[in-house]
Amino acid sequence: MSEASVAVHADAELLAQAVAARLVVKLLDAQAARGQASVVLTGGRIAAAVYRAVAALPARDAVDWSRVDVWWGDERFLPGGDPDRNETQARAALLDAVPLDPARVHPMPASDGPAGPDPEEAAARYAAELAAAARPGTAALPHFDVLMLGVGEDGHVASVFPEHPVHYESRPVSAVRGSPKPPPVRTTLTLPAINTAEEVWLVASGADKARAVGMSLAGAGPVQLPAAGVRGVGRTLWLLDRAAAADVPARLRSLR
Ligand SMILES: O=C(O)[C@H](O)[C@@H](O)[C@H](O)[C@H](O)COP(=O)(O)O
Repeated sequence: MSEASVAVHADAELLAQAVAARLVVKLLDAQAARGQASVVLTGGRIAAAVYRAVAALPARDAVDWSRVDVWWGDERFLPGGDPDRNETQARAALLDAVPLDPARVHPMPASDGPAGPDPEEAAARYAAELAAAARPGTAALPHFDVLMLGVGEDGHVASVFPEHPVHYESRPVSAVRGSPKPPPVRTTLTLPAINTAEEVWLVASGADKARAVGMSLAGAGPVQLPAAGVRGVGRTLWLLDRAAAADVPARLRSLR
């Protein structure tokens, strides 16, 4: 597992632009190496700003979007097309603007979808979809080149919240009930599943994230602060604006 590294940008706008540029390069590099690329998306305001910035980058056309697999790290368990679904937000900000292969776009099930209104069934279906994309004879998950996460003020990532029973779920995808952030019912990759990604990028902006970011990087426990339990296989990268980086331990502030 990788040590965390930190990159700090002046403000939220520059952060979004820089993450967008990194993402385009990451997808290009993965396609050069493997012939395809896979990305795991997240929800939230800074993620939406990153997606809009990718859509606005001329270099996005260098990516062969028909060979990009798109997965989600978590989803709000709401009807298809609901504006609060992470899927709806990602489609509006980026996915509708690039020539993806619809068969390679893998949203988590909606509450009115074929999995029905049961989030446990939705989680099981998503786990099966992931397993179907895994390389034969390997783990239950496909290769993820890059997995992006927002970070909550309470240190949650995806829909893994502090002290929530989801921490004790051994399957890769879990239903979440009683989320402290609305809506209360969600589906999420668990931390062990998140940590199979080659690179994990934690993206956070704003002073209200400083405490959670600082404590995560200072070695807090993952049950209390889920972001502290995130480690990419090859790289764990915290991408922050200055306000979110205010409490980052000095020894980690090498990249700016
Ligand atoms: O489903 C969700 O609610 C999001 O996936 C959530 O985990 C988000 O990423 C963080 O709360 C950060 O969101 P902001 O960037 O809006 O602060």
